Amino acid sequence: MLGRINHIAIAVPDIAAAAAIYRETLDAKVSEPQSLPEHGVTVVFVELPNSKVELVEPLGDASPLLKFLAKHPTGGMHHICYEVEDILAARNRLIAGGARVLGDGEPMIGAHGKPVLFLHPKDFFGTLIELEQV
Ligand SMILES: CC[C@@H](C(=O)O)C(=O)SCCNC(=O)CCNC(=O)[C@H](O)C(C)(C)COP(=O)(O)OP(=O)(O)OC[C@H]1O[C@@H](n2cnc3c(N)ncnc32)[C@H](O)[C@@H]1OP(=O)(O)O
Ligand SMILES: [Co+2]
Repeated sequence: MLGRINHIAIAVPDIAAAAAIYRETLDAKVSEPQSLPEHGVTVVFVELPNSKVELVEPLGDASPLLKFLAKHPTGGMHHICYEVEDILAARNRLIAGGARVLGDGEPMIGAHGKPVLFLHPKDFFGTLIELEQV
């Protein structure tokens, strides 16, 4: 089922400050901010030779990141995104296996314009998993 790691996401309270640290202190190539109101976040991507880091900041007062940042005010590892070839087949197999698919179970379009789904952290050792169809 699982392909490459598409990205590792870090929730941050201030995406401009986080992007500046990655650019200046880590000499990294960082994309421009992308606001995704339907996800309640603003993101930038740190380009790496073998994957990406997604720096993600809350957008709006219903953002799913607000409670996370209330618990981790300076930020923290938020989710890991695995690539899958067929997100609906993956979803159906996961549900059949008893895993909780978050939201209404239908894929949303993510930051890369591809369908994404999220799996409950409690079913995967305290790790929020995102699946992205590539
Ligand atoms: C840019 C678009 C897209 C992309 O293309 O890359 C994105 O990445 S969007 C990223 C933001 N979107 C999401 O995170 C959507 C999925 N998340 C959710 O549905 C919720 O955040 C959640 C995971 C269901 C948590 O909901 P919440 O309301 O925060 O409930 P709790 O605070 O009660 O959490 C329940 C339980 O889970 C623990 N938790 C919460 N978030 C995480 C996390 N990121 N990693 C690990 N564990 C997490 C939380 O601590 C609670 O545990 P207990 O306290 O032990 O009960
Ligand atoms: Co993500």
